[in-house]
Amino acid sequence: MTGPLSSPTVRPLDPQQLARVPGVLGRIVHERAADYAAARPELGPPRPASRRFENALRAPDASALALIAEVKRASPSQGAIAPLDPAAAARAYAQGGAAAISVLTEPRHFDGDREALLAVVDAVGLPVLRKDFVVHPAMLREAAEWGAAAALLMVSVLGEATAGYLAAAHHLGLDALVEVHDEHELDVALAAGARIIGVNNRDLTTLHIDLAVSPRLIRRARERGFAGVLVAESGYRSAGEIQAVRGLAGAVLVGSSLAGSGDLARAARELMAS
Ligand SMILES: O=C(O)c1ccccc1NCC(=O)[C@H](O)[C@H](O)COP(=O)(O)O
Repeated sequence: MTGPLSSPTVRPLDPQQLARVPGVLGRIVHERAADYAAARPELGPPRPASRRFENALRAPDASALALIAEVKRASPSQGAIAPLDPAAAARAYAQGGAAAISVLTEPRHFDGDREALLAVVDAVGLPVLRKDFVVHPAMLREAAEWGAAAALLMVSVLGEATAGYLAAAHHLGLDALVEVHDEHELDVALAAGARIIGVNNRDLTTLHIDLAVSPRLIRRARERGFAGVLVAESGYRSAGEIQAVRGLAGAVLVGSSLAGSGDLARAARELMAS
C-alpha cells in the first residue's frame, strides 16, 4: 500500500531471486546485492512526485522523439568507452538537444559512481536518471537523496518484485523507467502499473543487440492499451536506425555511440536529425 502516510515495504532481493538472473547480468546483480547487504532498507518519509523525467519525455506530438543521453564510460560489451568528465558530458548532451540524462552509478563494469550522478545533477537543469542494477530499496533512497529524478527498474532482475519497487520509487517522488526485453517482462511491467516502459534491444544475458525488439514490444504495449511513455533503448548508432522508432517510441536512450564520439553535442544532434 502506498498512501501518503504509509511507506511501502520493499525487501532486498534474496539469494533465490538473484539466482534466477543468468549471465553477465547475474554476476552484476550478485555484486550489487553484496555491496548493499548492510544497508538500511527503510525508504524514509514520502517525497512529492515531480514527474520531471516523465514530463521531459512526453512528446508534444506523435512524431517527436526525445533523447535520453547516457554518461557511460565503460560497459561489459565495449570495455572502456571514453574517460568522460560527467558534468562536461552532460552539458554537451544538453547543448545537443537531450531531454534527460542517464548516469551509470555501477562502479566495476561501467566505471560509474555517486560522484558522477551528483556532478551531473549540479551541472544541468535536465532531469537525471540513476542507471544502476537496483536490488535493494536503499538504492532508490539514495537516488532521491542524490537529486535524481528517476531510477531504472529492470524486470529481468526484479521479476514479481517489480510492483513493490515501483511503489517504492513513487513513494520517494521518483519516476521509474521500468525496463523489459521480451513479451513476458512487458506483461509484468504492465501489470505492475509502470508509467514509463523502456524496451532494451540488448539481451543482457548474451549482450546481443537486435533493433527489432523495441518496435515489436512497443507495438504490443500500445495494443494492450498502454498510454504511458515508451522508450527504445540500446544499440543506436545512426539517425537511420533511430528512424525505425519514430512515431512509435516517445524517447530513445543512447549511451555508447554518443559517449565514444569525441564530440558529444554534435553526435547527439546528428543522431536525432530526422
Ligand atoms: O551496455 C552493456 O554492455 C550492458 C551490459 C550488461 C548490462 C547492462 C548493459 N548496459 C545497460 C544499458 O541498458 C545501456 O547502457 C543503455 O541502454 C545504452 O545502450 P547503448 O546505447 O547501446 O550503450
